[in-house]
Amino acid sequence: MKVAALIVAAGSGSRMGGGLPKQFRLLAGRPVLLHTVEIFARHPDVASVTVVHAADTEETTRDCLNDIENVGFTIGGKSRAASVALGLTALPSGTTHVLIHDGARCLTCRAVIDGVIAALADSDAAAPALAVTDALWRGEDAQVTGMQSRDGLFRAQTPQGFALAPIRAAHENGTHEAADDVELALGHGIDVTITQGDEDNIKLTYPQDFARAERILKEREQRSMDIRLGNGFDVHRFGEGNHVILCGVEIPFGRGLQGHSDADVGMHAITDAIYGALGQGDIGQHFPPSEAQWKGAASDIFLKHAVELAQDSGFAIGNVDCTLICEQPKIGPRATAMRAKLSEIMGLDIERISVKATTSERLGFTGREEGIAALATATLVKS
Ligand SMILES: Nc1ccn([C@@H]2O[C@H](COP(=O)(O)OP(=O)(O)OP(=O)(O)O)[C@@H](O)[C@H]2O)c(=O)n1
Ligand SMILES: C[C@](O)(CO)[C@H](O)COP(=O)(O)O
Repeated sequence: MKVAALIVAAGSGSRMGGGLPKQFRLLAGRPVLLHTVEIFARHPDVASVTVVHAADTEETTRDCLNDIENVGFTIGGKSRAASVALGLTALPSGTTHVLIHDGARCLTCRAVIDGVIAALADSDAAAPALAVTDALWRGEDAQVTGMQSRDGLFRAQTPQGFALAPIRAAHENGTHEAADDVELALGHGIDVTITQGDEDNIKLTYPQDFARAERILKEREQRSMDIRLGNGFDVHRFGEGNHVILCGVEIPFGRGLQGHSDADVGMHAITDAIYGALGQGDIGQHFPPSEAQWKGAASDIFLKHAVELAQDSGFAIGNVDCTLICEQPKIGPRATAMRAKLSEIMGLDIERISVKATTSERLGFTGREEGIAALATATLVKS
């Protein structure tokens, strides 16, 4: 499937009023059309973006999309349907499917687009909508004149997705007065699957819609600023042995660290920092020492589990920082190898991983070389 996005932005915004067409006005400091196009340009399954503009707004359209690479441009027509029909003839060759979207719907989201693309695997047409939930009246002269059943009624949104050949044929044979592309598809005998719409996927139509859109963007920004911080601390005592394992790296040493698992004190502290940031307890809770199966276990099992839990909860790991506290062995020469090992286990860029060490100036149990302590910090960012 090679999916193209076709963004129609050739309207004059007569209901919005006030001069500059709505798609070029600023929303949160950036042109509406830029918000819209960015969503599709960043979508990994969208191979190309083509924007349909009015004959006299080509320069304005190109200017406001200056920062986005590989956008195609073409001239639209007198109605929305005419603009779509012209746009459909300007898509890159090889396109098999098209998502037709209003330039004025600048708040659509990944989930809505994903829903349409997924439905296109089994259907020639799919479009998002929301069921009507309010009671519906008929009215005249500010008087209610009757009721209208809301059963089976939906509010149509975009992007509306189609296999390219059938929707092209529908446009070639259809009317330029159609409200949307679903209407044309139905008229051409194409079955259309309804996918999940989104309340925030509004079309800027009237002046008050701008204030609503600003509120939605602000809420999204606040949600995306969800950053969590966690810490972890662990200690293991020295016992018999000929090596220690620290942050996944085996270091030959005159003694070993004792523990139920492989006693990797650094990796345990990092794992607990991630659990802590998630508010999900600690290693002991997820891998009880009372369970024989974890005896001698390599600690990367614990770390991988914490990383997966973070991902499943919608968080990406921002960075981790681990400090090992010991007189010996010397950590400095092995810190890069430890970071590389952690990077491999966590699937995290090495630049986001820090391992460092300190002595405790020969004070306390670490100073007396009775064991090694580690503390760690992790940040998680809502993704
Ligand atoms: N000849 C047209 C008319 C509309 N559109 C686009 O179709 C989308 C949905 O249309 P609508 O909200 O009706 O936009 P306008 O036609 O600009 O608004 P109005 O009807 O208030 O004039 C908009 O992104 C608009 O730019 C288009 O590409 N070509
Ligand atoms: C395509 C559309 O956005 C679906 O809801 C809508 O029909 C276009 O809006 P218009 O105001 O009718 O041009």
